Amino acid sequence: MNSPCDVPGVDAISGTSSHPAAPLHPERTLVTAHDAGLSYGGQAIALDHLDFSIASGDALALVGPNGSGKSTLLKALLGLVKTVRGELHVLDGDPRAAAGRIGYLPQHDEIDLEFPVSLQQVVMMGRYRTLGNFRWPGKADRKAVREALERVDLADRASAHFGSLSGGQRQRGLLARALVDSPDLLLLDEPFNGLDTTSRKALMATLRKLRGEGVGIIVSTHDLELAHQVCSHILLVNREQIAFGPIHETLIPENVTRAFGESHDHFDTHSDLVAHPHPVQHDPRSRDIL
Ligand SMILES: Nc1ncnc2c1ncn2[C@@H]1O[C@H](COP(=O)(O)OP(=O)(O)OP(=O)(O)O)[C@@H](O)[C@H]1O
Repeated sequence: MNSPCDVPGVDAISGTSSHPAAPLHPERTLVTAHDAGLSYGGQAIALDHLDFSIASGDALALVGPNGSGKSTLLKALLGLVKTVRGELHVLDGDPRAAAGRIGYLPQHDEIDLEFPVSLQQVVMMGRYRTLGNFRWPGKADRKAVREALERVDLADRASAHFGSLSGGQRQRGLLARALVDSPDLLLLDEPFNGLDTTSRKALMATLRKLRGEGVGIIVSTHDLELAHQVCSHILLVNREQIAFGPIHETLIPENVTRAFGESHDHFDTHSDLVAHPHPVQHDPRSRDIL
C-alpha cells in the first residue's frame, strides 16, 4: 500500500489533502544510469553497476553506509566525478552540460557565520552562474531570490544576518540558494543532519512541495523516516548498486542487510519504516504497515 506521503499534494505532516500547484517543470526523465561506474581521476571505481532512472516529480533516497559512494554519485551528477564505464545521463546528456539545471545542497557549507552577510545575499550567491562575473544583480535576480525564500517560507527573514538564524533556518536558506535558478533536479547531501524535529518537518514539507511542482530530487540520507515521508524511490548502495525501485517494495530487510551487512546498527530491520512483505509471526514488533 502506498503511503499518503507518496502522493504529491498530500501533506506529509498532517496527512491531509491539499491542492498542489500545477507542475512548473514538465514531465521528463531527469537521470538515467546504465551499468555506470564512477571513479576519481584514474583511481579504482568508487561506485559501480548503477542502473536506475528518475523523472520529474520523483524523489530518490540515496542510502548506504559511510563510504559507500553516496556523495560520489551526487558529484558525478554534477559532472565532478567521471563515469568510466557505462552511461550516466542527466537531462539526456553529459552531466556537465546540465549543470545549470541542477541545484545542489552540499553536506558541509563553508559560510562563516560571523561574516556580515544577510540571508538574501547568501541566496543571491546561487545566481552567480546566471549573473556571470560582470553584472550586478538586477530586478529579475532580486525577484528570483524573493521567490526562492518564499518557497522555503523564509521571505520574512530575508534581511536577517545569516549567522543569526537557527540551524534549521540556515539549512532552508541554503536550500533557497540551491533553488534560486529554478533547477529541474535538486541534489541534497545529508540535509537533515543536526536538525531538530521542527526543522526536519519544515524541510520535509518544502521538499514535498517541490516534488508537487515537478522538481526531481535526489537526497543522500541515513534517515529512513525522511526517505518514507519524502521519497518515491530508493537506491541502496555499497560501492555498487544493491537495489533500486519504489521505496515500499525496495526498502526490505534483505536489501538493507545486503547494503549494511549483518551487523548494521543504522536500521532496525524490524522497524516500522522497513517494509516487511512477509510479517514474522509471534514477533510483536513486526507489522506490515506499508
Ligand atoms: N576526492 C576523492 N578522491 C578519491 N577517492 C574518494 C574521494 N572522495 C571519496 N572517495 C572515495 O570514494 C568512496 C565513496 O566515498 P563517498 O564519500 O562517496 O561515500 P559516502 O557514502 O558519501 O560516505 P559518507 O556517508 O561517509 O558521507 C570511498 O572509498 C572514498 O574513500
